[in-house]
Amino acid sequence: AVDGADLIKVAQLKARKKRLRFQRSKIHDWGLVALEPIEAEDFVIEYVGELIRRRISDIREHQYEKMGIGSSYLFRLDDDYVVDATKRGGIARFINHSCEPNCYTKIITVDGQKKIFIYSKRQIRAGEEITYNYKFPLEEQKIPCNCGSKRCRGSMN
Ligand SMILES: Nc1ncnc2c1ncn2[C@@H]1O[C@H](CN(CC[C@H](N)C(=O)O)CC2CN(Cc3cccs3)C2)[C@@H](O)[C@H]1O
Repeated sequence: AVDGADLIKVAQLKARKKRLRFQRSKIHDWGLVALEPIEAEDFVIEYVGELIRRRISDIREHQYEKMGIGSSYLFRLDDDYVVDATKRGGIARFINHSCEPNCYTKIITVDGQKKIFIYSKRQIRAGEEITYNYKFPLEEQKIPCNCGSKRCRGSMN
């Protein structure tokens, strides 16, 4: 359970919002870039969107594909829930995948509500693109990865 102290901590985390901007990315279309240096293990941003059940998200994923939105802004929380940032979401939805990311995601339950927080793994320089590992499940149909890192796996799934 989360007590008052944790809530204050979350509030403090939020208060220290990082200056970030979405702009054209070398990895894919739009990405999220740090406008200021970020220390290691620092809170960067929350992946905000609509909390929906897995079944609804599967239906929406097909709809988005049909509408040509391409891959969707769906972030899988666990087996039952997904956060959909397509219609109502924060700029974290622009974060691209990297095989050697500078951030990682943590799922934290606050007030019984699961939230997706993104933390830095290492010091991030101003101007660097924010990335995390999408941890897509392995699939037959490969999506080529364009992260450009030395140990890139070549595909995202
Ligand atoms: N390392 C990588 N290598 C290659 N492709 C990547 C990488 N990392 C993210 N990707 C693409 O990005 C999507 C994840 N996207 C992150 C932001 C994206 N860059 C954007 O501009 O919206 C969100 C989805 C929602 N879709 C809307 C679209 C916009 C333009 C074409 S489809 C993109 C993924 O599903 C991929 O297709």
